Amino acid sequence: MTKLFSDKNKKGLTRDLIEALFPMFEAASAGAIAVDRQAHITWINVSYSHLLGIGDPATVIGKPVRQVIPQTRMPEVVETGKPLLLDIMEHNDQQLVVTRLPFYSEQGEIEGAVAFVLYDDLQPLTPLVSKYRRLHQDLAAARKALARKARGTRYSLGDFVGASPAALEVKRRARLAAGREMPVLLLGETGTGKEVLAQAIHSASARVDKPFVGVNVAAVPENLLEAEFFGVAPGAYTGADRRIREGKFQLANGGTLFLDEVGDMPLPLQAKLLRALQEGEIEPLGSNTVVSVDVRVIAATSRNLEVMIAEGEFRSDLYYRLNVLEIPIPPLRDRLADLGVLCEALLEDIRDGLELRGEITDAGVSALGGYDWPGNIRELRNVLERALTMGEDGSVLDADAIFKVLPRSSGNRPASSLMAQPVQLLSRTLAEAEAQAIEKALVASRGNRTRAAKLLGISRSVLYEKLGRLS
Ligand SMILES: Nc1ncnc2c1ncn2[C@@H]1O[C@H](COP(=O)(O)OP(=O)(O)OP(=O)(O)O)[C@@H](O)[C@H]1O
Repeated sequence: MTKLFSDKNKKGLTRDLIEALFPMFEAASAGAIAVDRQAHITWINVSYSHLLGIGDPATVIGKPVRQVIPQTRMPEVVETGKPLLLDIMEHNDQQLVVTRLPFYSEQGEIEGAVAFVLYDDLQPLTPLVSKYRRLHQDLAAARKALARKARGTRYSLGDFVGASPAALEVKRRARLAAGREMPVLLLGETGTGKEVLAQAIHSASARVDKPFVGVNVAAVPENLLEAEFFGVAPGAYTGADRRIREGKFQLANGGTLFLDEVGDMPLPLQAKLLRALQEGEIEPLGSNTVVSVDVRVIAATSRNLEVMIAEGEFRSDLYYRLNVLEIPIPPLRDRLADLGVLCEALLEDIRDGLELRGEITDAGVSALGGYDWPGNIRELRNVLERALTMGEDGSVLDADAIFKVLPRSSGNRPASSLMAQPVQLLSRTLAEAEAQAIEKALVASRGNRTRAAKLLGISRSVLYEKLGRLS
């Protein structure tokens, strides 16, 4: 075959040859069509016309083939001169297996192409077709994931799950924010989806092809924050480091900078951030020159900035600069109506990594509604994950399975005694104990992570590292 279609043998596929083979192909196929060099239809048989839902074949003669069969690749065949021997083409919800061949003049010039529908009933090919569909879906998903990874985001607005009026209002504001360039301030307790939303706004904005750079202010040691934000000029410290180290502002240039836990920013840095936002210029550490940056800022905090302003811990001018569009994200306890859809979405995600059915009964969802969720959706995910891995058959979560893993602080039925729980790896038990201790500290501090870290006797950055592993 390859030789027949090689450049040297172009003449082998002349109009004469095609014409000689044509009656046989036409009789064996479910439809046939021919186009000229410009991919305009020159001939179509009655069976193909029927298949396409065309009453009179004469009405399509002379029309560009794409106008009649939008998914066809015949223009590509006349353009490249290469046959497409086997292809599955979608047309009006039908899948047709087609073959397309170019044909040449005696002088070796492309004259046009013919196509035959080999099968219009894919029943006998079901295994092949479902494999093709799966591969097609996998490819589309992989492409989407790659595109998101390239721009630094994983989430779009569809990933912010919720249909309650409160969740819909959040999405409405997020869409508004995506359409404008203004700074946005996301307010919400830990685990309510501030990062999900920040990424979603970026993904839906005009900056989508530019970087999304996130920095968690609370997780960076105070003495490194300035360098982290504004970068370091060559040799700024000891002279040993001769390279420029770019800060988050430079990395986010043209795109979006997400300032998570902006309420944890020390006052001197607040002044520098304000200047950067006002002037659109930054000064890398140890440099005397300013660099222009074009960055859209989305800030987030779980703290009450107005109280912080009153106590002199946050600059009011920076607050007004950041808070042009405010999006309060309600805690999960205030939108329990979303528990069902959230469980479905989270279980689907968890299931991906495990060989489990991973479903929850209505009674299971009701059991979740009795808890006050200080760790919000992050905690909900952890509870579902724990319930699934601890469940007897590991697949369907009913009320009992939920009660077994809900933390005691909620005033629910107490979790079953340790003795009733199966023996598991020590590392897993320790990790669960750690997760519970963190949750408890977050409950006690009502989500204030600086206080939670103090209660746990660890630094804020260590707490963030652990929370990152939990999410
Ligand atoms: N509305 C939502 N729909 C689906 N998943 C969500 C939603 N909100 C949060 N999540 C999930 O919960 C986890 C925590 O979300 P995220 O990190 O965005 O919260 P956060 O408010 O930024 O938390 P923190 O303040 O602790 O950084 C993630 O796994 C995220 O996928």
